[in-house]
Amino acid sequence: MTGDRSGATPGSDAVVVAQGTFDILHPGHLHYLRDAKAMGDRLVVIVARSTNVTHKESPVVPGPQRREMVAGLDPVDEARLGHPEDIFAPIEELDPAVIALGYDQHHDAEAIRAALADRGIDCEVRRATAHQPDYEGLLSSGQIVDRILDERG
Ligand SMILES: Cc1cc2nc3c(=O)[nH]c(=O)nc-3n(C[C@H](O)[C@H](O)[C@H](O)COP(=O)(O)O)c2cc1C
Ligand SMILES: Nc1ncnc2c1ncn2[C@@H]1O[C@H](COP(=O)(O)OP(=O)(O)OP(=O)(O)O)[C@@H](O)[C@H]1O
Repeated sequence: MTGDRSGATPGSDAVVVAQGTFDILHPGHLHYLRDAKAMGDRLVVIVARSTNVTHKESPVVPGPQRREMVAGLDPVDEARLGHPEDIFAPIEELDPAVIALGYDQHHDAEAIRAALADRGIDCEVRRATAHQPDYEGLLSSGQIVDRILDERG
């Protein structure tokens, strides 16, 4: 991992947590998860419960299926469905060294740091980079759905 972590046990694997909806997978997701994995040793992905995706259209693909696909990606050591109510419950259990936010995730890093401090969780909050391929891609689940509706609807 790149940063120091005061609470980490010497020699222990530094856990990184990534999170998101991952409705229809695309290379942007892969880039994010590779970026997150490079921030530590072991990558655990929390896949959002459909009921908690309130800031945009609800996912098309059921949560257990989204989780299974994310679990199969090469940087991912473990993928689990998130907690239905308390997004910090899995964080308390996993005790990660780093939470990697996606480049465009609506969550405010400072607010997350404050919530972690309230709960006494010692964890760095970092932001991953955007994927910028050298081709014109469809790097958003929402854009893929829109394209399907436009061209096949
Ligand atoms: C640190 C952190 C932990 C989260 N844990 C959960 C969780 O346990 N359950 C859940 O349904 N969503 C959880 N989420 C929220 C979802 O991942 C959130 O809806 C996510 O940002 C999905 O939106 P996106 O795909 O647009 O990024 C968490 C988010 C963060 C930042
Ligand atoms: N093009 C991309 N480059 C880097 N990271 C990405 C890209 N697209 C999505 N991600 C990251 O993947 C995670 C999961 O994102 P999410 O499932 O919301 O993808 P999305 O395709 O952007 O969805 P939507 O189009 O519905 O908003 C988030 O942390 C997000 O920042």
